[in-house]
Amino acid sequence: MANPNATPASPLEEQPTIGLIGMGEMGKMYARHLSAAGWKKIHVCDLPQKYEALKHELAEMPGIVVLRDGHLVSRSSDFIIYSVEAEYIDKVVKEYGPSTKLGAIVAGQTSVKAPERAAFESYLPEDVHIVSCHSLHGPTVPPLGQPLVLIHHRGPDWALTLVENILRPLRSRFVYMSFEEHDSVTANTQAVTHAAFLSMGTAWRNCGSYPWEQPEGRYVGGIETVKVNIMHRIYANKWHIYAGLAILNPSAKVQIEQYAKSATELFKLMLETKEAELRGRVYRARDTVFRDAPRTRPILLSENLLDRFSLGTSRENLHDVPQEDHREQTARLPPNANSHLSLLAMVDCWATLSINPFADLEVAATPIFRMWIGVAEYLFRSRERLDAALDAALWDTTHRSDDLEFIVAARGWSQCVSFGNFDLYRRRFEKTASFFKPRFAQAQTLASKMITAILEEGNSS
Ligand SMILES: NC(=O)C1=CN([C@@H]2O[C@H](COP(=O)(O)OP(=O)(O)OC[C@H]3O[C@@H](n4cnc5c(N)ncnc54)[C@H](OP(=O)(O)O)[C@@H]3O)[C@@H](O)[C@H]2O)C=CC1
Ligand SMILES: O=C(O)C(=O)Cc1ccc(O)cc1
Repeated sequence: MANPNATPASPLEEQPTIGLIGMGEMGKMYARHLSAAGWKKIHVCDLPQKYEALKHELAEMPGIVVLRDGHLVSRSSDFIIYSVEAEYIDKVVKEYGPSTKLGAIVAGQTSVKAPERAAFESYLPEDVHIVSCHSLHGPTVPPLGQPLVLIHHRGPDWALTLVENILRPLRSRFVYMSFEEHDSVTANTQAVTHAAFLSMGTAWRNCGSYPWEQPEGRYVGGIETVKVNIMHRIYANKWHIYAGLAILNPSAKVQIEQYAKSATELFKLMLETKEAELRGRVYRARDTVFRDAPRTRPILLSENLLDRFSLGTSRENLHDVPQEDHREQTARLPPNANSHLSLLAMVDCWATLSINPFADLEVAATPIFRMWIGVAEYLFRSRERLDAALDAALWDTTHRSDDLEFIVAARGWSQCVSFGNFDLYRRRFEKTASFFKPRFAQAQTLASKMITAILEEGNSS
């Protein structure tokens, strides 16, 4: 464990007082880890109406002092982290920022930094330093080894050193970048990835059934397991996290729009059975994204590993009766064939926008993004698997209605983000989430185990 008193070069002679404004999932996660690390003065608050309940809830946590509001936390703390909804960061910093202690350091945990930066620059006094942060994982993932972005925006070097020392007990991997770099990377890694999973969920909901539970059975093992489990994990979370990082990040709209466009264009080629055009486009995208990618050990080692985490039972896929003129092509389809349109579109989108997902993976990947590249890699690095997906896309009508729903969903999410409408986003999100709610508990457990297994296998390489 790091020595919490090791704060060299900082002007503080005793332990710094750490302030946490916003005691939701992330605020509490930080409180738990910083308290366990031995920090003795942690001042926290949520909204004033939650004061009594929070005091009761955290009574046993060593070092924690619950205060009534952000003014009291700001006035008394040397390092303050705002962990509130991105949508409210302006309002909250406007209210409490002017109370910040002279010479203190301020950070935000928000997943999108453009509004956070604007709020800090507008409302924090000049004599306050800004060293922001962002843990690139959810509150249930252990922070050990996960990327933790640090943004040294304003203030002396000792301010960054102090923040590093305070946060070192999380044992995350510090990644240094500017506010702008942060938003560009997270648009690539998070926003468009979430758009893909949100679209899958909406599509399945609009099909009106859980695909892995239908009596006639679709295959839901292998990489389909990742899609289903991660989709559940996202919809079991709070909508505002995804809405904020998509709607408020200026780079995110472009990626999400291109994703929907890629999916639509590929789907049209499928419908028109324009085989040469579809194959050419997908192979070109594969070459652009994967040709120069590092040939390290693949993220997903085997589909068999994934089958252990499946919500459904693997079954032989039932193809539609082949259409007369496509009898020959459908005959060569393997069992469990799937067009994997969501993945074809992802790689097409990366290629079109010249995004190198492996560069982002190196710097600042979230567990979900790592998994998403893992499935894309699994499909695209095998000619056999990619051709099977393309054959299914062109000749197998079994999945076509699902693919149609997927297109409608992807365009809907893209439009919602481009309109910047939080309320519409919430309604879309909650409508889909309510459909999957009965399966959340089981799926969450499976998803956590799956993520742990995949990350551990990756680390053991
Ligand atoms: N959850 C995740 O996976 C991650 C989230 N983040 C980011 O961290 C931030 C917090 O997320 P998370 O903890 O999950 O969200 P939560 O909704 O769980 O927590 C936010 C908390 O801040 C409270 N709050 C709102 N306004 C104030 C205020 N004026 N004073 C004090 N507290 C206030 C909220 O109250 P109320 O609910 O009543 O509004 C809520 O309790 C977000 O910006 C998110 O994008 C970053 C990394 C991962
Ligand atoms: O891994 C993901 O993309 C998640 O969904 C969890 C998450 C959500 C918000 C963040 O700012 C960081 C991580």
